[in-house]
Amino acid sequence: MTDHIVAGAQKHLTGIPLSVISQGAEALVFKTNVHPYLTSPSLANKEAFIIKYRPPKPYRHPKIDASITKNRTIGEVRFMSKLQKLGVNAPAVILADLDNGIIWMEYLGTELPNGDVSSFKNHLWYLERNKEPSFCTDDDVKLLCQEVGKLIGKLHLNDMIHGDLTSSNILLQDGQPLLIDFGLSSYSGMPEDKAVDLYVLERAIDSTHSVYAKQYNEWMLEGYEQIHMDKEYGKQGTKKFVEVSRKLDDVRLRGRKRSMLG
Ligand SMILES: Nc1ncnc2c1ncn2[C@@H]1O[C@H](COP(=O)(O)OP(=O)(O)OP(=O)(O)O)[C@@H](O)[C@H]1O
Repeated sequence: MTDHIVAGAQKHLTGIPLSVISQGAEALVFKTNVHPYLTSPSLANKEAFIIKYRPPKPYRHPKIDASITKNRTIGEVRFMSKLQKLGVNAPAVILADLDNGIIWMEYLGTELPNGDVSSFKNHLWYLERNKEPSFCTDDDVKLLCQEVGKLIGKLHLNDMIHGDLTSSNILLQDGQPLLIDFGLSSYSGMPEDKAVDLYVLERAIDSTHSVYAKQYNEWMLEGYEQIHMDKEYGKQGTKKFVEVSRKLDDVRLRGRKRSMLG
């Protein structure tokens, strides 16, 4: 199945070496060492690049499928370009082939000492499994969680919703968090949508880092609050934070009721 999809991608990317790094429901993600038009790009990583490819879905009508693929690719590229403009940490888009569902982007993140990708999840797992418990709750982790909260806060202060916030969709580069995977992103000023975004991450942290989840989540919310209180955002920032945190309480309550009902 994957071979057939890789061949489909390779048809549009003749001569470009592709190695699959992930296959999701929506897209295949490749790593390549080729930039589409520059020999020495001014990017943090000049040797590796990501190509995200949305293959045709054989179960959809071809015309509808082509239109969905194009619209989703445009949506993701626009979202990423806006983040770039706003200075919210995320990979830069290098090139997009909208009709063929291809986004060529900057490769970010590094390798952890155990060889895993430096996602927020892997980083915390690495500490949890290889270090003394005190490492997992020290000031470095606190600051990192707060930075993650600030990053999400910056996104929300610009009325941008990630839509799939997990600790795997946050990568670490030079100690700083950055966001990836904008396939489900949207724009909304509604506190409810922002609260749901936060709740999804909170639940992801609960399920992947159960021992320290409460602490990580508290620190992330602290960072989220701190950025809203920044004088750059004035009274609006404070107001927005209060609205989102009220909604987050409602969303948590709904979530608890739902899980009690099964
Ligand atoms: N710009 C990037 N730099 C480095 N690694 C990346 C980048 N983009 C994606 N990846 C890697 O590829 C994986 C999948 O990427 P992404 O989440 O965007 O694809 P997806 O198909 O939407 O995945 P899923 O369906 O699992 O959510 C990421 O978890 C990450 O490891």
